[in-house]
Amino acid sequence: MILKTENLSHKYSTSWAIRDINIEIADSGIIGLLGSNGAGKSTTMNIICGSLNQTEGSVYINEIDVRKHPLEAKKQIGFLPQTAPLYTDLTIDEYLVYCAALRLMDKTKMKAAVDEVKERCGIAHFSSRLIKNLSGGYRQRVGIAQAIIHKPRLVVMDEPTNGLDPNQMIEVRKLIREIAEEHTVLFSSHVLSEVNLLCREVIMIEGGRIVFSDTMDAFNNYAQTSSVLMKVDNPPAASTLEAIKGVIRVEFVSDKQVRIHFEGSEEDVTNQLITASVAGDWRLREINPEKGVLDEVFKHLSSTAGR
Ligand SMILES: Nc1ncnc2c1ncn2[C@@H]1O[C@H](COP(=O)(O)OP(=O)(O)OP(=O)(O)O)[C@@H](O)[C@H]1O
Repeated sequence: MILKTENLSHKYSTSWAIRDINIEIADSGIIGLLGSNGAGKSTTMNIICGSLNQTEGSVYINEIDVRKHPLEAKKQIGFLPQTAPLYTDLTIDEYLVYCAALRLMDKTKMKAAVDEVKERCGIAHFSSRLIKNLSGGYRQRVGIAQAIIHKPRLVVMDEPTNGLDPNQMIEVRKLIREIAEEHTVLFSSHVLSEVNLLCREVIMIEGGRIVFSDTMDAFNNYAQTSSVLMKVDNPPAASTLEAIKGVIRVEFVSDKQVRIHFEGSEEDVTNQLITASVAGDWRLREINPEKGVLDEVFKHLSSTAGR
């Protein structure tokens, strides 16, 4: 397990920014942390990377507790925070040597590590340029370079494409894909289409809580359909429910609770379910449309997609 968080919660002064965040990342690839502004992405990432001490819960990087053994854990983490920690009066070379030293890298290995990372991030031709004279896209590349200089297993990037122009975004996304060939990447975004483009798995956070965590395919399926949650004392077979017009998928939440995903009008489906319940003696207790937080968030994210 590369990353595991257990009931991670954080309170700034009096209010909780995140509650009970449980994340497990077992293997490589790009995992997206998706959520609107203020959802709790930065707080979660800062805690995972040991930049912020959580109020409650634990973070393990490769089984190492970040709070208890920060030095050991941080060797396996590279972090690009929302604002890249750049020293703009240094040249790229000076800055990366400084970062390598911060990472307690062996002096004899520093030059090779700096050269390698410059090559990977496409910044070698600007080695002696001052960081303040670089464009936003190139600054972000330098930020990514410092995050991978010590070859961590997990690279965490907080909104890495935010504020870049469309061409720079494309370039930085390409770089993230390349980096994911060798490192596991956890990156955050408030743009659904970007997560869709880059990630195999998505963790969606809203109001400080995880509201969805699965593959991107599952997310797309879920987001496209509506659902009702039905409580019945004498549930019918799934096939009976699937035969109802508009019903796409049936999910037994417990032996007496069933979630029904449908297309089309909610009223039509609900009416058909009520009629069928009476005819089939399902003993219907409740039927509730699930205009849940996910639907709302999805609408919000869809409307900001591509921004
Ligand atoms: N230093 C702080 N002091 C008090 N409240 C904070 C602080 N940092 C964040 N918050 C609050 O915690 C909540 C989560 O913020 P966080 O920055 O983690 O969200 P985010 O998803 O990264 O959003 P954004 O994309 O806007 O940065 C928000 O309500 C925010 O206002």
